[in-house]
Amino acid sequence: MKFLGDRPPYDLTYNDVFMAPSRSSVSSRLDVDLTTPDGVGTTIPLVVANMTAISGRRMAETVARRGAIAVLPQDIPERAMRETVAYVKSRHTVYETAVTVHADEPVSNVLALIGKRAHRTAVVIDDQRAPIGLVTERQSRQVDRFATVGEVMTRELFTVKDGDDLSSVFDALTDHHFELAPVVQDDALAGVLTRQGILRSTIYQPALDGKGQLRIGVAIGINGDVRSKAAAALYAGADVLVVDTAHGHQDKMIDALGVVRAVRDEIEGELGTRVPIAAGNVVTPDGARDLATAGADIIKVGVGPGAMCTTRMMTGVGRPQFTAVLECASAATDLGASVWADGGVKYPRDVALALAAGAGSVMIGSWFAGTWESPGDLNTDADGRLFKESFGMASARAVSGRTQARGAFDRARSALFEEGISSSRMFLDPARPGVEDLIDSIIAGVRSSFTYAGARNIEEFRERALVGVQSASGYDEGRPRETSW
Ligand SMILES: NC(=O)C1=CN([C@@H]2O[C@H](COP(=O)(O)OP(=O)(O)OC[C@H]3O[C@@H](n4cnc5c(N)ncnc54)[C@H](OP(=O)(O)O)[C@@H]3O)[C@@H](O)[C@H]2O)C=CC1
Ligand SMILES: Nc1nc2c(ncn2[C@@H]2O[C@H](COP(=O)(O)O)[C@@H](O)[C@H]2O)c(=O)[nH]1
Ligand SMILES: [K+]
Repeated sequence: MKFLGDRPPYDLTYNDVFMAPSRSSVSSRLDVDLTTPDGVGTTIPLVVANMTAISGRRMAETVARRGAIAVLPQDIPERAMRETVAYVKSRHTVYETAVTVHADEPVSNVLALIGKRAHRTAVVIDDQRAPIGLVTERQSRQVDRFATVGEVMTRELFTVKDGDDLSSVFDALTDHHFELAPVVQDDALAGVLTRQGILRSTIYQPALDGKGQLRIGVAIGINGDVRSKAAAALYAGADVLVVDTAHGHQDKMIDALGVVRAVRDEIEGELGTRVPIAAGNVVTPDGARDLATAGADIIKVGVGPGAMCTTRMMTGVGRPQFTAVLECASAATDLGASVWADGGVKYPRDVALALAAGAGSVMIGSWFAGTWESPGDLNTDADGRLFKESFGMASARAVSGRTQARGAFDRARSALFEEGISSSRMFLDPARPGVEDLIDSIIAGVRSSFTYAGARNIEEFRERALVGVQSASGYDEGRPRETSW
């Protein structure tokens, strides 16, 4: 990356910078390869943050199908972690998981489940899991909520067989004006195909492990029995281990990394794969170097930019994210490590700028909280807008959950040190209510950004990007105006 003009003597964040176009020989945005160079096996440079309100099994399978990876938070019990990893690994890599109900269930069950996935239609199955009908949210709302699914469902079904050609399925769905087709394998439901899903599977490559299963990451903290937590995650099938704490540049982190690296290396042969270790968070080259030297393959960068994060207001500590990524990436690269830019991403441009600064991938939390796939319950505000509740991992709410095993006094004392918001409303964007809609928009923006820079891949982009510094009005000029001024 080069600065257009002199690099200013102060630190910069995403809003402070812009990219100028360069002469390009990349003639199509589809010629851009967004495979990450960080060794995690993702085909687009996006990681879902290890936050309880954001990263669960539906989020993980959905993003992995499109080439990204989600990291499970360190707060969940070990058994839940194992079950979630196994569930994600059991999912089909092309067909989406259906919302299923039985004909004798009340429609209130449909209404409770339908908001959990993007396709807004439940498949009605019989006791052998064969699809016998479809039921939509609208059909369920038109009747008393104790009416049964069988009373309202559509019995006219267009099903496809496992292995059918996807473009023919797309054409058939279009001809019949159907949005969704159940896929049947050995007479049982194997998943669903939607027109949008089919299109997406021609644009994205799923993030697959050595066994051809969807990838998922697992976070472990630096407290407690780090060795056994790391071993449990590795044996469960985690594809990346994330050693994560607020202040990553501390002795306890360096010690934890030594332990995690040792256990990873010990069981590498048994697992038949070397699982990369990500560690953070830091914002200085010294921090990045210390973690890389202690065994991190990926350095997680960002103190204070997160939307749920109050660290900078509480402590004055942190660093504007663009400069933090730029400097840490340079230090990490010298030691053969990569960087994940973590936090503060609100627009596709921020992802592009993080990659220009040298990130191998970009971690997103709060932006993805307001989607069908985040784990929270769907709520409606007084104006009828859909939202989910989100909270920070250092909020009193998260700390109280994480420290349940401790005594009441200890828990209350820990909660005094909160550095995050305990409750926020993340609204679903009516135009992009699913995480895949957000991924589409991010990836479209980033691909376009690459062609403006004349870059075919992430390495070329970070070399060629031409970055300038702008004023607040320069940034404001770039915003679209939805009403006249
Ligand atoms: N990127 C960011 O800006 C931040 C991210 N987070 C996220 O919140 C989650 C929880 O992290 P965390 O609060 O570290 O909790 P952890 O449960 O990981 O505990 C952190 C450990 O570090 C010690 N510690 C020492 N100094 C600090 C400090 N300044 N801030 C916090 N802990 C410190 C704590 O001891 P003691 O409690 O006795 O001090 C404790 O033993 C993580 O997912 C983390 O990524 C949290 C804050 C900032
Ligand atoms: N200081 C805090 N940082 C937090 C907290 N919870 C999460 N985080 C960090 O934010 C990013 C995600 O950023 P976002 O802008 O995309 O939401 C996450 O990965 C953590 O590093 C918190 O309670 N306090
Ligand atoms: K913040």
